Amino acid sequence: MDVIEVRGLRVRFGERDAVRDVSFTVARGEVYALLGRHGAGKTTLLEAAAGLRRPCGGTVRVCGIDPYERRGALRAGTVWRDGGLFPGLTVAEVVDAWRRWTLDPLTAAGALRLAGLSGLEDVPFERLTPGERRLLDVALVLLARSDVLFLDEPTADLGEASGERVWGVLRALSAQGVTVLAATRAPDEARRADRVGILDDGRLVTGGDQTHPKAA
Ligand SMILES: Nc1ncnc2c1ncn2[C@@H]1O[C@H](COP(=O)(O)OP(=O)(O)OP(=O)(O)O)[C@@H](O)[C@H]1O
Repeated sequence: MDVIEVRGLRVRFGERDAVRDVSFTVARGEVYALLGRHGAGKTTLLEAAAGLRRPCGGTVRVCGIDPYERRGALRAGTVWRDGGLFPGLTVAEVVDAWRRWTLDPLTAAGALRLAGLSGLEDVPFERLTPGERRLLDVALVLLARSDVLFLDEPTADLGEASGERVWGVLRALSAQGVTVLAATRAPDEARRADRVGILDDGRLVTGGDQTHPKAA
């Protein structure tokens, strides 16, 4: 089953189309990477797919729902390159605070386990590595039982070991049925995905509508 369906998507800023006639689908549990250079339109496309930006043409469906019109009906979460900053709080305090305003949250231990952060509950946010901070953002998204993740450059600014760790978590989540759409500028990072769509000047030049392995 396709969880993310993007058809003929266009997003415009003023006179300029940042995303032009983009179509692709992502199956349940699949990891799809949007690869493109600076300014290719990756973030804009992610924002539209996550329902944070209204398209000027085409359609987006996530689990059959228009994410812009009915964002609250979806269990989908976004992780941005500039993630949360939680100075003065431990990992457990950040997660507990987040749980308080999340409807029907996972347990703190469950979200931390899924994000690969078990055992770090008492560590102050300032002492986390950059990779652990990224994973804490993932844990906060997972608290809401999200099974669709949108990530913008998940390993940007991370060292190789931290990048490995983040992708280990993403692959483990995918194996449990979580669908992942990740934007990246790095071909090496894109290769970790099940499928890659190459975005150039707003157009998907490869990786658009086609049969994908998990749907076959
Ligand atoms: N809010 C905005 N207003 C006007 N133009 C914008 C806005 N956001 C993005 N753009 C333009 O849209 C195009 C695509 O930008 P976008 O940020 O989506 O690219 P990107 O592939 O994510 O780039 P990067 O790798 O640098 O993050 C660029 O030309 C950018 O300047």
